[in-house]
Amino acid sequence: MGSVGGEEAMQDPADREERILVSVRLRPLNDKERARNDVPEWECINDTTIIYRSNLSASDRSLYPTAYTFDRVFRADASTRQVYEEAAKEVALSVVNGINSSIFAYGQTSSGKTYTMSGVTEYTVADIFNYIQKHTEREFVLKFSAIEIYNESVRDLLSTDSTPLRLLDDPERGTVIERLTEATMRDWNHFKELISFCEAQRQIGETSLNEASSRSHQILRLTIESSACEFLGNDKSSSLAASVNFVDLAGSERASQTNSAGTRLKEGCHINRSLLTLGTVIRKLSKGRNGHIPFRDSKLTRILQSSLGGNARTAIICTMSPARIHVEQTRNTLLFASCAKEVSTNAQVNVVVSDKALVKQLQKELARLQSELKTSGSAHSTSDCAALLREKDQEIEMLKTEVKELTLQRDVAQTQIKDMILQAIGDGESSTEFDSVYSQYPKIRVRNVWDFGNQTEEQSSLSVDCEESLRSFIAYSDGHSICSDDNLFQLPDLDKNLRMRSAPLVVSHIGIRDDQKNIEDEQEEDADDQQEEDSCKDVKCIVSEELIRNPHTQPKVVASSLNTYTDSIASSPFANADTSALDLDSYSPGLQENKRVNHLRQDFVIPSPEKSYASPWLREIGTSSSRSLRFSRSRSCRASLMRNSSSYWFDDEESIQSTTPIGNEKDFTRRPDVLQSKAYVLDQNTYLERLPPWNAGENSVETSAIDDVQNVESSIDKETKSNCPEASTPQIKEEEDLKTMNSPTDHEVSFHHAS
Ligand SMILES: Nc1ncnc2c1ncn2[C@@H]1O[C@H](COP(=O)(O)OP(=O)(O)OP(=O)(O)O)[C@@H](O)[C@H]1O
Repeated sequence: MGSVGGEEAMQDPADREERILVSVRLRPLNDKERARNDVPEWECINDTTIIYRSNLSASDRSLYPTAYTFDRVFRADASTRQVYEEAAKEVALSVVNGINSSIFAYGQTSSGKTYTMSGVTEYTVADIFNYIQKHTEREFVLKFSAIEIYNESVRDLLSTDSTPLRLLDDPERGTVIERLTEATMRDWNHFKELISFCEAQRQIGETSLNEASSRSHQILRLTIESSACEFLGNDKSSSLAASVNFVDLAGSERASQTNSAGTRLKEGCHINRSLLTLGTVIRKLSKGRNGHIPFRDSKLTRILQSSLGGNARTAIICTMSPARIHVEQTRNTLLFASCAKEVSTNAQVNVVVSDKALVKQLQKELARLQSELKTSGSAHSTSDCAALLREKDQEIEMLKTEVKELTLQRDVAQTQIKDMILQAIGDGESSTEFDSVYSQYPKIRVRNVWDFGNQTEEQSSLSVDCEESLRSFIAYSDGHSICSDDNLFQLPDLDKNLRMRSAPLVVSHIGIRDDQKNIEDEQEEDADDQQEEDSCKDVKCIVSEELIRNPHTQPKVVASSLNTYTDSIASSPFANADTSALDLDSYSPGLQENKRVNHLRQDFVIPSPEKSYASPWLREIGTSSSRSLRFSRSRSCRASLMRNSSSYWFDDEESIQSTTPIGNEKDFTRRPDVLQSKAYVLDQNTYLERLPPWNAGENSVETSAIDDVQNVESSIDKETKSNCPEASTPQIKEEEDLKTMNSPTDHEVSFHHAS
């Protein structure tokens, strides 16, 4: 949009807060003043500062400043055109851009307010017409109205009716004047006619200072509505509407100065009331919009409310006389101007929307809001999914943390178990403990027989590694049918060997137990002798069966049997007097594992309520028994065990009674009492009596076992002497034995021999 007569002045952005543009126009001395030889006391030293030239007395100097600065000051020789251009045009022509504006003329009587405002109004209107002529793309409507506030009454200057007009409060437009004439200005001549008509209607009286003093406040209002021609008549049409007010205030002089009396005095009182309120409003507005602003205290301030700190751009031109005689009034004017320049307004572009356009716009807004609602709804569901995902992720993280904690606990438990195993290995190498272990051997065997039904329950209390170890142990010693059967068919082998070599000692040891009879009874209930006999008879079948049933376990069993064979030899206190000297690391991995498992088994499998009875041999008995169990797979193994045990293991019966418990058993899951009772009530002798003879139908067990042992010993001795003649120490011999027994050929021979 262009501007009129300087279009750049109309490009000011709206919707911003700005100060009231305050200017001061100094008029020249008039004839009366010059006649009194009055001299100008005020001088504009530059475009913005005006000073009081006369020397002030000491008292006045403290009361009044000598210099005043404003947006613009005009010397007496400044033309009204210049004043308009520099002090009003920019603000006044904002109206063509839809921005309200107001131009005020404030000053004492005869200071040139009407003189200045008349010129500014004409220049403005002239520029507006010029602007309209340049902008044919828009259609403009100019409406003119004029009011007078005289003695606090509002009068329509375009009407001959002097009836005061009422002021109404409109929520959108603010204060409106009821039944105010609004003339549509056709052209410049029409404007001049209207202006002339208004001047004729205005209250003018003669005062001592002004022969044609304006005794009222005059407000000329020019409203401009503009619409783009291309949108006229269609739904998109909208218009800009704004008003520019040309306010010619009544004189702010004191009544005493005008020597008023009667009607003039009464006018002066009302004028001063309005100007006093205007001054108060300006002063309050200059300090901010906090608190109450008394706009409604006068008709003038009420009508000009939007122009005084509202939606309007405002310019105030303060007119002043340079005469010394008016110094006091001039100072009041400058004081008012100083306050006014601190007042800010916030002008906005006023867009008028047609009814059709308004409906269309409202429908569009409704559709937009509905779309936002839908988007918001979908976004909400998306956010719900995201929240659910976050919740699930948190649950996953918690589970991961829990798994880590459980894994850590498992590792700790495993470490503890390993430590116990290692401790047990280190502590369990004395001959006394071996004797103790041997004396408890039947318990392991018996437990392995009937405890399978409770195996799951027992395992469930163990950690994963414990379970794994236990499974290994079960596979070795009491792995369900195979290992239990091994026990069953192996025990006679061992027991017979014991009976042959040292049966009296063992029998004597077991036989002193008070609960022997109960053991026998429970054995009758729990063990199926016939089944055991069958198992003993079907050693080969069972082993073969297990190979099929448990292909994963069986190779382990076989290998472990071989390893354990050597281990048993090495663990023999007589094969190596100090078995503890055998470092676990010297064992093969299979041996280490086997040793751990054996110790683990003895801790887990043989908890006994009798400390002196169970504990001492807990650590070693597993090893012994497991060795025995595994050896039962081949005659050569069995023979080897028989050789060791028969020769040395049970010589020291006294140590069985004196060996102290190790106490590790308390750290493990306690077996059910019923199982414990079943465990230690079993009696070796009783059991032995029920077991079928080894290799029934062939040679006696003793003969067979002795033969086996002799064969194996002979084979081992030959191998050792031939391959390692320098191997003279027991430990070296044990290693050689291990090599020999791990040899596939030996194993094969042994197995065939057993079968
Ligand atoms: N700047 C000026 N240059 C020349 N003459 C001026 C100037 N200002 C005012 N006058 C003359 O001073 C006289 C008084 O001016 P004007 O009527 O405008 O005063 P006013 O402030 O409106 O007084 P009132 O308040 O009584 O109406 C007029 O005759 C006017 O021509």
